[in-house]
Amino acid sequence: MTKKHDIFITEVALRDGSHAISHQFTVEQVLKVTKALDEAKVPYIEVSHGDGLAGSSLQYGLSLTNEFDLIEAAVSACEYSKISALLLPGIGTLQELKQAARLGIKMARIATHVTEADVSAQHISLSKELGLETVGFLMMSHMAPVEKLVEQAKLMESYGADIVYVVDSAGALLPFEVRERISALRQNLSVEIGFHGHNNLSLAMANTLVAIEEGATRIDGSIRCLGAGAGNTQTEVLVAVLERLGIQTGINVYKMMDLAEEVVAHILQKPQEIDRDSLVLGYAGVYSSFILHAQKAANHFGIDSRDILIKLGELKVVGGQEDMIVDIAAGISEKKLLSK
Ligand SMILES: C[C@H](O)CC(=O)C(=O)O
Ligand SMILES: [Mn+2]
Repeated sequence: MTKKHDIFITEVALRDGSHAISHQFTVEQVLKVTKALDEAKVPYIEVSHGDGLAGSSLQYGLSLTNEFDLIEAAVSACEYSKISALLLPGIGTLQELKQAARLGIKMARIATHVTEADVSAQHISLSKELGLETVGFLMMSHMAPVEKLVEQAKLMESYGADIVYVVDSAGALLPFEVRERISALRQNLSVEIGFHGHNNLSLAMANTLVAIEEGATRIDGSIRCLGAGAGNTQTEVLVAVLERLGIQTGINVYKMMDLAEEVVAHILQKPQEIDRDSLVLGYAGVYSSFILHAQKAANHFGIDSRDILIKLGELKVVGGQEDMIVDIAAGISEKKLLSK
């Protein structure tokens, strides 16, 4: 690990963490957390529904609070930090992107499944026209071979993305797989590379450090692991580890520890740990945000949520196919009844 990297961290708890609390953030929570993150000098803070702008729906989960109110509150609380919003083309549209820009976001992250970068062209180019720093966010990166990932990342770069992220949505990548992916992107792209991990296999920190070693300069974390599944790379821990490594993030680690302990811990519905369901996400390569949907369906049909998650992994179900979760649960339940 060399000291030459200057890492820019994006705190994603107020977006990825939305999945973990069924999209129930309040304006008061967002104000309190963004103000403290701003004081800790976190460069970027992402705020939106867990599934990005316009995610609030029966398919993905209804938000308690309109995300534009949350974005507006976050922007008003920040003097230093820049607010980012996530958008998945097809869920969010150009209209929501314009609305978020009007409210003062400074970065837009356009997310697609790892093999579907071509659907991001319009959104990336509008984001650039709006003067936003623009990220291409390749989700479920474990599902594509390295060559495919490079091809898709190059598409995002060609549309104008300033940064392209390897997104380990399932927390399924092993450190050597992160190494080969980041290294291949570094060799083939001119733009900055980012990494977004999930901790389902307890590898988020290790994978993040490998990504940094290979040249990633944009890193996501969620404070107190407030993210989907077992959460993301834990931001306050990452800041401390990077400080020990002599890598500057500009973030005040004490302030992050206080925020994690005194505020974010109380937002969590239960402490973030790797339980059997989140472990299965990483083990079977399943989209982390499916976990609560699968648990709900398991309760409804009286079956084991792990069976649903394993099946989702076998069928290679991807983000956007949340309705499949109930179908799969109904199928498992029917089979169970017939076998009695
Ligand atoms: C919409 C997803 O939650 C985006 C993300 O954070 C991931 O794929 O991981
Ligand atoms: Mn995520």
